[in-house]
Amino acid sequence: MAKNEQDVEQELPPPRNQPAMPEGFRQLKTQVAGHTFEDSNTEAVGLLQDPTAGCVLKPMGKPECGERELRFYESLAAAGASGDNDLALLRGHVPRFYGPLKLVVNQRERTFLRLEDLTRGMSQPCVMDVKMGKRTWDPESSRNKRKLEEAKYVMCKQKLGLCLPGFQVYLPKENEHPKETKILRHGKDYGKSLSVEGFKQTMVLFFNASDSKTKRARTELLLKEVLRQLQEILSWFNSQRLLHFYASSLLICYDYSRMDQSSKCQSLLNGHHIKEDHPTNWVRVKMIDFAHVYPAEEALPDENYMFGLKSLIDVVQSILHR
Ligand SMILES: Nc1ncnc2c1ncn2[C@@H]1O[C@H](COP(=O)(O)OP(=O)(O)OP(=O)(O)O)[C@@H](O)[C@H]1O
Ligand SMILES: O=P(O)(O)O[C@@H]1[C@H](O)[C@H](O)[C@@H](OP(=O)(O)O)[C@H](OP(=O)(O)O)[C@H]1O
Repeated sequence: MAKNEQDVEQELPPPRNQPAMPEGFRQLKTQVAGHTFEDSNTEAVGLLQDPTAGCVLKPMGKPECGERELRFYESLAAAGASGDNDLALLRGHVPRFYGPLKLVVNQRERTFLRLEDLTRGMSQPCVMDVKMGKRTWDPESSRNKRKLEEAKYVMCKQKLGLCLPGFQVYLPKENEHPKETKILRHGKDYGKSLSVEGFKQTMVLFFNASDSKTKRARTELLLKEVLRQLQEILSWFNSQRLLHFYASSLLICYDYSRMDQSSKCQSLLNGHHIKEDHPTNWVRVKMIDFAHVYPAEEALPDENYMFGLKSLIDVVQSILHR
C-alpha cells in the first residue's frame, strides 16, 4: 500500500465551506473520483445527491464533454426500452437517465444530468471507480492532452488497461468489537502510484477478501455477482460495433452492511416472498462517464475497453480462486 490509512482520511477531506445549493439536494458524499467541489473555487462543482428521488446530479462540465454525455444518454433514451438493438441493450449497463435539470449552485445556474444513484439504499456503500482502457484520450485530443494522459497511471494503464482514480471501502476495525467499521478512502494520487501488484492488492482490500476465514461465503457471493455483471458487460462489447468509449469508467458498488447477513427471505404484504438478500439488491456494477464516447471507427469493436475489461475480470477471478 502506498499510504497508510491516516493519510487516506486526509486525502479526500470533506470541504470546509459547504456549497450553497437548493433545498433537498446535498453533495454526493460517496463521490470517489472526477470533478469535485473545491474550498477555494466556487466555480468547481461536483456531483449532488437527491436522496428522496434516489438520484445523483452530474454537472455538465466543459461544454464539449457535457454535451457529448447528454447526447449519449439521450440516444439511449431514444433507442427505446424494449428494443433489442445494441443501444437499447446498453441501457441495462448504465445508470438510468432522468433528463437534464437546471439548478442554482454557488449562486450560479448550471445544468445537471439526473442519473440513477448507484449507491441508493446502501447503508455502508463501498464504491470503486475503475477507468477503462490503455488509451484514455479521444480522437479529437490535442497532442498535449495525449501526452498528459499517457503520463498518468502508467504502470496499471499499460499492463492492465485499467486505472484507479478513487475508491472508498468499509472495513472491520481491528479491535475486539467485530461489528465496528472504519472507512478507507483513496483518491487519484494513490491510484497513480500503484503497480500491477498494488492494483491487485487494492482489489482484494476493496472486496474485503483479505481475511479468508471470516465472511468467506459472503465475499464469494460478492465476487461472483461482480463477475456476473462484468461478464454481461463484456458480452455487450463482444457484439456491439457502434461506439468507442474513451476515459470511461466502471463503477463497482456494494453494501458492506449486507456482508454480515445470512440469506433470508422477506415477507411482503401481498403474500409474495422475494429474496431481498439476492446479491443484485446490494451489488451494482455499471458503466459511467460518457464525456468521451465516439462512433466506432470503421465499425470495429472497442478493443481498447475490452482489453481493460478482460483484465479486470481476470483480477476478480484470481481473487475468487485464491
Ligand atoms: N450514477 C452514479 N451513482 C452514484 N455515484 C456516481 C454516479 N455517477 C458518478 N458517480 C460518482 O461520481 C464520480 C465521478 O463521476 P464521473 O466519472 O462521471 O465524473 P467526471 O467528473 O466526469 O470524472 P472525470 O474527471 O474522470 O472525467 C464517480 O467516481 C462516482 O463516485
Ligand atoms: O485523472 P486526472 O489526473 O484527474 O485527470 C483528469 C481526467 O483525465 C479526467 O478524465 C479529465 O476530465 P474530462 O474527462 O472531463 O476531460 C480531466 O481533464 P480536465 O482537468 O481538463 O477537466 C483530467 O484532469
